[in-house]
Amino acid sequence: MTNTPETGTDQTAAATRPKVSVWNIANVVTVIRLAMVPFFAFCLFLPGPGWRVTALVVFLVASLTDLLDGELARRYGLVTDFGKIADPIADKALIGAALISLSALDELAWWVTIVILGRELGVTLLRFAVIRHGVIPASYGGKVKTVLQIAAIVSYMWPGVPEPIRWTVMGAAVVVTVGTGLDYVIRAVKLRQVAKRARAQ
Ligand SMILES: O=P(O)(O)OC[C@H](O)CO
Repeated sequence: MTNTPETGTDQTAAATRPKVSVWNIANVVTVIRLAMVPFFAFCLFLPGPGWRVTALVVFLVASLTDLLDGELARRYGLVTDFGKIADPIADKALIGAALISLSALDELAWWVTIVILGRELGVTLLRFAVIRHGVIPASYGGKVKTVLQIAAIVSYMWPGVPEPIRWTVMGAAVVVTVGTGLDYVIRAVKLRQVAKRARAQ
């Protein structure tokens, strides 16, 4: 989860806080999650149930670090702009690697992967496009979306989960992914308007 409760509009408050090192424990956990992504994908492509279980465990551990970095940042005041940007990117890399691998292995329809990754890429580009006006942190809906995506991916990786359950959870993940993507577009437009108004004053 993102390691900030801030909105893009409270930058003034952020500016008055003491400087936090980029290499704090919360950001290190985020970077470790990113480093786990290639290992996870590698395990997923190796044959045999043992490697599948290893991939599942790596995925679950990486997903748990998603909760951990946000909690550490909030609890110990380690919120940084790097964390606000790197945390969603690390999440997207993990989810993206899982979806692409499952589709390449013919276990998940490609259209699901394309729709979800299209939204994730779009939101990342949107964040960079408006970054001069402020950072758009992960919303509550964005966090729910990530949990749904993780649950859906686990249901596809966990042996023996009935197909209707997989489809239902993945369907919910797709709907919330697209819905929250649209919500970020609205947030970006508002952020731009607020910044423009502030400049005009
Ligand atoms: O929906 P996003 O892009 O804000 O991403 C949400 C994060 O992955 C939550 O950890």
